Amino acid sequence: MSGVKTLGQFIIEKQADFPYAKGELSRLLRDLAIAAKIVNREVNKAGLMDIIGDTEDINVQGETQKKLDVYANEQFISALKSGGECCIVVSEENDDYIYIDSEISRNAKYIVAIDPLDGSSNIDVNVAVGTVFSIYRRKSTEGKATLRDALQKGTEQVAAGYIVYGASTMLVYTTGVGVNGFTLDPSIGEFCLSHPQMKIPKDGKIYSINEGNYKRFPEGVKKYIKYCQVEDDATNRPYTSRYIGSMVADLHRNIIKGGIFIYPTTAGSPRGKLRLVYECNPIAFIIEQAGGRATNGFSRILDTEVDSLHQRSAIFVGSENMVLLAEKFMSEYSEDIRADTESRLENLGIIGGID
Ligand SMILES: O=P(O)(O)OC[C@H]1O[C@](O)(COP(=O)(O)O)[C@@H](O)[C@@H]1O
Ligand SMILES: [Mg+2]
Ligand SMILES: [Mg+2]
Repeated sequence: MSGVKTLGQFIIEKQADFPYAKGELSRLLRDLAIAAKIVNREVNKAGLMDIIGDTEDINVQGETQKKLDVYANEQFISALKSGGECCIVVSEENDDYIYIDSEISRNAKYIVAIDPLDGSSNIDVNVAVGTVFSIYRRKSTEGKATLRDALQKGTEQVAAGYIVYGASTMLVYTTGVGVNGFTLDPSIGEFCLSHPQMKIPKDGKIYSINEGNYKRFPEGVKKYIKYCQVEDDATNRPYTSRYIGSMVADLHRNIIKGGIFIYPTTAGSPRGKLRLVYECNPIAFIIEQAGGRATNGFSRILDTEVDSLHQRSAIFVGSENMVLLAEKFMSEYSEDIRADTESRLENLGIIGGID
């Protein structure tokens, strides 16, 4: 096992890159890793535990909460509360933000936004699921941290990461200086550096989208899918379609192999399905740090104004050249869609908020 570098060792080592660091972010990342190990333990034996299936509760997204959604949410929130480095938690599973009003936390510097269990529809069928997290520094300097502190643009993130609970469990994160991946070694209970300086290939031949929604996709997306399916050796087509249905797992594959993941707007969801604050922004930060691209089909995800905790966004993310081409199709074919979407939102009196 010589030469193994654990996540803890790596974080401390990298802390030296930030001369003014006092270790708060390092400890916060440690707390997230601890919760990930606890969730991993339950995911691994889910079939044997009363952790499969639905609860009776519906979350703010209108989705039935899975037992593992709730369990993972509790584990991450309690690890953040006891760690003391975070004053606000925004979670997919909680309607409102959680202000941690404890002695050790109320003056903490950081805000954490989290999707505690990503890929919920795959929990009961033993397919890879994940966790996504995003970390911001609070902006307000006096009194209690506020909603404003939680509604920062993706460009303000100081760190972001995901955990994929798959054949092996990996934690992948960035603090804005590249992306590194760690594999959990259950025999020592440590995340160990296995994928240093991850880089997504500029090009790939995997496209990842739920084609079951084809009829409801914007014209630009339909055209791009057709482009991917054309027989043409010179351009390495047809591409391969891969869709796990857990965003984290689909993205992890694409970071390693190259590819594009698209969850666009659809006729029924004019703002898309995935959530900006704890899904799209952290993933966009990681992908950009790995040399890829992340947009909503028109503009950079990280520049998107954030005006509500559970705001949704379309996402086109992955290998730079593939996303650029998809955007080209979107701009060529989507003027009418955009005009239609915006006028329908105006009619519904919904500009900016969640739909
Ligand atoms: O079933 P669909 O509509 O293709 O949606 C799948 C997408 O929804 C998600 O499951 C949404 O995330 P949650 O499971 O965290 O709600 C993504 O992981 C996945 O990419
Ligand atoms: Mg999710
Ligand atoms: Mg989730």
